[in-house]
Amino acid sequence: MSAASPETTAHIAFQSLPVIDVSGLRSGDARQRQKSADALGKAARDAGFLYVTGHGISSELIDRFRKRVREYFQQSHDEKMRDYIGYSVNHSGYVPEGEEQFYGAKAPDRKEAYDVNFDMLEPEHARPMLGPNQWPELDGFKTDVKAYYDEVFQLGNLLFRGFALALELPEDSFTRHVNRPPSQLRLIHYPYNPDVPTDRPGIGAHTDYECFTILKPTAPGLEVMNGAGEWIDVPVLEDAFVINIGDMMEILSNGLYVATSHRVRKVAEERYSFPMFCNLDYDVRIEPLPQLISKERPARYEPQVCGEHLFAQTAQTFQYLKKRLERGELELPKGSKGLSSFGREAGGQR
Ligand SMILES: O=C(O)CCC(=O)C(=O)O
Ligand SMILES: [Fe+2]
Repeated sequence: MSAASPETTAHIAFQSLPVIDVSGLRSGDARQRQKSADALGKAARDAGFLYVTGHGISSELIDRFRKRVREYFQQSHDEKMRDYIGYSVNHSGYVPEGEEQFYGAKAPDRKEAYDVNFDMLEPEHARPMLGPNQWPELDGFKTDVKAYYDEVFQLGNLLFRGFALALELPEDSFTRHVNRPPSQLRLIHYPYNPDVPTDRPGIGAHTDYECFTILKPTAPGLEVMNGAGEWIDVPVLEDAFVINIGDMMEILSNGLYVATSHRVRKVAEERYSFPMFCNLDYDVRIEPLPQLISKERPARYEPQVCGEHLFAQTAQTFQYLKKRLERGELELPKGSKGLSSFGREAGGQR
């Protein structure tokens, strides 16, 4: 994640997020798909943050998934640490409070997480953050969490096609690069303890690194910065997902879509939130798409290798990866950026 400065945003001074029904993106009629895509594209340009309805994911599947996640976090610290993220080969597993060190933050955020990555079982395609997932031995967890991952992954592909149409590109411009992407689902638990006097936020202000995020929160707390630099509440809409543009889509779109800064304020009740960070394949060069470069609008961003950038940023924020770097067991990709240097000021959560 990186922290966007308000002056970089081209967003309007929205007071609530647009709600977009994306069911038209599934239509067999190309005009219907284009109409839905145009609405999606307008919301992405105006706000960079929106709700989507008509997504086609059943509430039963979401409820089963939420129940498993709750069961998981109700375990003791020692039980959860059996699947510590530091034991995994693909950056999956339990992330205890304090594991992530955020760039410029005074104190760690109040949260614990379980990270689930793309479950990549073919050794010949292994990369630093791509490999088989670590799963806890908790009845039904793998089945129900994987089912949710797979459904949201497909929704991601639908939205990738929508964004392509909205940008007047061939419909598969993004999805042809979505084969084994380092797309991560985070199960985040923000505990609530009224007896702990703390002003620590849930998550400090940042933008997400990836192309876009599909988020399902269970309670209020999320705030988004509008084009006037004001923090706007994102209430929970039961049958919707929250979508936000990330850094890589900003680069690919040559700044037509801008990553929106957001944060989670100190929670007033126990809260869970499930961001799925949708990405392109590890080796893809992320740079402004040639169709979106012109004399009037020259390329505004330097190329990045998708997975390498993600890995380099993650390796500089997680304790266990920092130790592997120190011990020489891992190396940052050549030319990696520091946490503070990606386009905007400051960064680094997750
Ligand atoms: O908890 C939330 O609602 C947002 C989480 C988030 O912004 C993130 O993990 O990047
Ligand atoms: Fe985020």
